[in-house]
Amino acid sequence: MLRHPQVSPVVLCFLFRETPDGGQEVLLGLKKTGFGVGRIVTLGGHVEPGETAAQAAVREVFEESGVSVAEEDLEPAGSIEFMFPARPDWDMSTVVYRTWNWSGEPAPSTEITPAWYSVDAVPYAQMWEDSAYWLPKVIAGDYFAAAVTLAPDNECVGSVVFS
Ligand SMILES: Nc1[nH]c(=O)nc2c1ncn2[C@H]1C[C@H](O)[C@@H](COP(=O)(O)OP(=O)(O)OP(=O)(O)O)O1
Repeated sequence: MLRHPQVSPVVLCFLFRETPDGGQEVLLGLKKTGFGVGRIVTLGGHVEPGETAAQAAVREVFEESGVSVAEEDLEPAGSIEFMFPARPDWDMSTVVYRTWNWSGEPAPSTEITPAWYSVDAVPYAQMWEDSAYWLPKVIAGDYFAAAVTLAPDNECVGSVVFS
């Protein structure tokens, strides 16, 4: 009998800050290794066995940027199912968090070079194409559930459905 492969649980965590002129910035980063290499991505990664999604977010943010976030400061922002019909083993089930409360100074890690971007100038052209569909909701403070199906090239958007 065919068995469905396990969908990987992952987390994405968006850190925000206010600039002196009252603007808002979001922390993203250039991915230097592994999945999504060469793209500007969100801090985050796989939930390890025995971890909660929130624990994984705290750990991934620290490992990738050196920034500390307390679990209680993580605001649930929603969920995204990333589906790669041409590579079902890449499918990921994502919990999304945002926070304005964190401490430390973002610093490069082996995996990511973090950088702040104005929420009015998110570098969508250098990100996963689907980001342009759902990231505005994270910035707007919405709670959302998205199902993202990638095109056969595993890069372009096939469809994005919000429920
Ligand atoms: N279509 C997509 N759009 C997007 O914006 N992010 C995506 C995406 N598909 C996957 N991701 C994100 C979710 C997750 O944070 C990340 C993959 O996890 P990782 O960065 O942890 O993978 P790696 O293989 O580099 O590292 P490890 O898990 O640490 O071994 O890619």
